[in-house]
Amino acid sequence: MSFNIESQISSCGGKLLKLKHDSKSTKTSMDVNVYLPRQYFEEKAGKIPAVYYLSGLSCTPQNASEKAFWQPQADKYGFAMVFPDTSPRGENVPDDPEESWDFGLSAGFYVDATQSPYHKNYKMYSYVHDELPRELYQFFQTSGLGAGSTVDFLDNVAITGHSMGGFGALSGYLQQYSSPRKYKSCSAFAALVNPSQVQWGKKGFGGYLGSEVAQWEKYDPVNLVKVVSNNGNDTILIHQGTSDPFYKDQLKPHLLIEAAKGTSWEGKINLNLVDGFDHSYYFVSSFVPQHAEFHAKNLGLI
Ligand SMILES: N[C@@H](CCC(=O)N[C@@H](CS)C(=O)NCC(=O)O)C(=O)O
Repeated sequence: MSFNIESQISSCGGKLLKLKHDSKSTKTSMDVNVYLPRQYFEEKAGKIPAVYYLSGLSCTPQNASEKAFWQPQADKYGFAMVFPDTSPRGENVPDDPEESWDFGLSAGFYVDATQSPYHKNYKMYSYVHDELPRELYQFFQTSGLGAGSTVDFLDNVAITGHSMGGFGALSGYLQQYSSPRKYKSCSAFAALVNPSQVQWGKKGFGGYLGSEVAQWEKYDPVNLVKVVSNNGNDTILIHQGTSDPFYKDQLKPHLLIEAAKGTSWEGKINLNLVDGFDHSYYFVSSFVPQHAEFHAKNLGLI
């Protein structure tokens, strides 16, 4: 399976590639954007790490590519960015029967659905954490782009995300924390930390995973911090705007801090409440530089 390069856009010192490919996991054509930093086009830049950014409800790969301002940071430190889509799409892909924006299309919740009719296409966990990185790695081995550098899409990688994507990042990072460990670091913006307990998550998990609580818990970060041991000095970086309309009802980042108490994650989750910031990309882009520096350190770039 390979990628079609739909467009290559010069952005900052590198290039944003808009790619399309057929996914085995979702059985659909998937869009994904990849930013290759300036280092990729310089000779002998070696192996460039990658940061995966998972977007929130209602988003496509375009939102963050256009409004998060990751590109200057990727150029500063020398990492690639991957912006996957938020759900499968296409004529035969089932949507929310009510066509609301918090379930179905643009709202795949980064889980592998088990419930009909969603189980055929909504396999976003396998897609994002397994299929996509493998496919990108293979494609860029022989793409002929760049000046001899390679991107390490598989091993030297970090993950971040916004809102539903913040949940997806925390959940994937913690589920893949050991044997073998996948991500070197994780951060999140306005993350949905306890989907099992809030309306967005109950609707998403119920629709994709059914009513069995154990199926929800294996994805829920509040449960995962209790069962996954922090085996070193790893920290998780989170920013949350206090003027975010979803902060108190859906996101509730304090629940993650409380859940971590008495576990190996206590004191390791660096939650920053930032006054006056809302849920938008004005908020995300304001703190991308801090998240970029955090990941650059963990990826061995500084
Ligand atoms: N007003 C938003 C409500 C949903 C929302 O705020 N979505 C967040 C993620 S949870 C977002 O990033 N929206 C897209 C954007 O701001 O570009 C919309 O309908 O797009």
